[in-house]
Amino acid sequence: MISLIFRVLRVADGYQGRIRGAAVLSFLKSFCAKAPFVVAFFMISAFLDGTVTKTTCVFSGIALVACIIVQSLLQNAADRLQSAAGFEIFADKRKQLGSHLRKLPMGYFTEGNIGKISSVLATDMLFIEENLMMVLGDLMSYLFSAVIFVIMMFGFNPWMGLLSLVITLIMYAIGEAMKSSQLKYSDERQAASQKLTESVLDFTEGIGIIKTYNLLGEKSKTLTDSFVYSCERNLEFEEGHAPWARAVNLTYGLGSTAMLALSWFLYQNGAMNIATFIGFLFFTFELFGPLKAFYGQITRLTVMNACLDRIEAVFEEKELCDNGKDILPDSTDVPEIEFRNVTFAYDKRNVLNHVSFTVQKNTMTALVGPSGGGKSTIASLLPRFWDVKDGSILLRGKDIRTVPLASLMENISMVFQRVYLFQDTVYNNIAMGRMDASEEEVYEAARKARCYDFIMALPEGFQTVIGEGGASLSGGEQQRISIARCILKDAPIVILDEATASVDADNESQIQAAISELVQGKTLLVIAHRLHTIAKADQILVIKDGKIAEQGNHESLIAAEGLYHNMVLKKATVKGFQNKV
Ligand SMILES: Nc1ncnc2c1ncn2[C@@H]1O[C@H](COP(=O)(O)OP(=O)(O)OP(=O)(O)O)[C@@H](O)[C@H]1O
Repeated sequence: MISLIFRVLRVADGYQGRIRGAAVLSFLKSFCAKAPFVVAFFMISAFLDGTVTKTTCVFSGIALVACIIVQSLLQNAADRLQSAAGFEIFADKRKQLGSHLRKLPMGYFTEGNIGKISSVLATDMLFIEENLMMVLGDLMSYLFSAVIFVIMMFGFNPWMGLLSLVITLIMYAIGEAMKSSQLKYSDERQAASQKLTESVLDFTEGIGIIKTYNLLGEKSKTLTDSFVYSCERNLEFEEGHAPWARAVNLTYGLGSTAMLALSWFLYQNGAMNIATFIGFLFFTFELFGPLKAFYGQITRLTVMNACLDRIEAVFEEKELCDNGKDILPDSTDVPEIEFRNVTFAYDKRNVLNHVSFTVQKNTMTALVGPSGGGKSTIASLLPRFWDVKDGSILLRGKDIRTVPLASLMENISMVFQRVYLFQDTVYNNIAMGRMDASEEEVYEAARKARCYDFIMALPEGFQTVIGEGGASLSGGEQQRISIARCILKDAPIVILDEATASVDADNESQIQAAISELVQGKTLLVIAHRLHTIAKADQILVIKDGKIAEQGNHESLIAAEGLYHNMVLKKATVKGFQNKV
């Protein structure tokens, strides 16, 4: 239990001073909160001894009022120290997480981790943020109160002190058992919450496909199952807590009774005077109250612990090393891009094996081959979505791991089949290609990408705010805006994943025209599906089973009558060939 408190305390690393200050104030406040009992005890003693005077009463009254005032001042000061600290701590944590996420390999975000990240940001962090300071403040106050009471009991009578210590230790043991059981349930509860977030994201993002394929019933069931699962874990969590809470309550009740019985016994045997006995009656039911309340907080503390596990798991994800200092030369005699004996695995299974090839500046290299061969993987290694397992990738003679990531990304533009536009104006969606671009440059990029006319036809032209993910535009329009962004960026290397989905003829020719503008004078690496793109490539790499099966230009590969020749002739293996050949 104490270790959990320390773990939660460590979260507040930069705010330790405040927390310590709040702890000291909580201690003093707890002390003041108990002071009226002591005053009452002395008053009763004086009354029974017949030594009560007017002065005693006045001083006792003043002492009581002073205790209440000081207690409320201390409470106020502690609250001021604590309040907002939870929010400030988590504002910092969110910033740290944001900066950490930025440094993770891009590939991390394609592995179904989006649900995990959303759940950590929206559920786990929020829970700790809202509970951290309150729970810590309460726990410290309860703990101090319990310690003060036990010490007071020793002050009354050693036997009373001993019994209160034994009961406190019994409650501590039950609390520890409760903690272990709750930890298990809280892990499952938070995992269920993550699963629920993933299901909701999956459902909302895929709603178009779900409706198209009439999967509403099936997917709704998956979603409902996640709700039910989460609800069951929550109930299990609450039910798991109940027996232990009853055990704490029982110990509290029996312990108080035992203390009462002992004090009566001591009084009867003359080991305790009447004043102490009556004074003690004031304490009896307050004695273990703070401990009971302390263990009442275990539920929240264990959930916080599970939340911390999950937050830390994201923080532990290995960042992409970005300490390279090499400066990329503008031009060299060496090839623009070189894959040198590259081996890569997503997990254990190698997806690329000893792949070597070079790409000359301002040429087009087409990656073709059967599905799952490794084309996209090759393309994603160049912008360091992942790092190679073995071998190296060179850009103008420099290993890309030795070049600052920002400078690498300045050199590469990517056009994917799946486009993402931000919920922002059309203008800003294009301008983010190069933030210092002038208005005219943004318009020019839009013209080149064949989107100027349709943008001007929008209700507010370039200032029209488009829906999340570009929802209010057609697929072809979204694609062209993303190409305009790349044209504005004007990076010397373009990675293009050629569309396989069929768009209408007009859109297709517009996209092709936009791409032709984009790739002019660029080094182009294209995952190609169209024969006319492939045929005009300077170099074709046929990728199969993670290796380069064939390499050459269209004519030489056709003449070789190998895999490429068969692919073209049989029109079967490369996606989209059927329609194009
Ligand atoms: N993020 C990932 N995690 C694990 N395995 C992956 C991941 N992405 C791809 N793979 C696996 O790596 C292999 C190569 O995939 P890749 O997408 O590079 O092939 P491809 O030739 O581009 O296929 P396609 O033409 O169908 O897009 C496949 O076996 C695929 O299942």
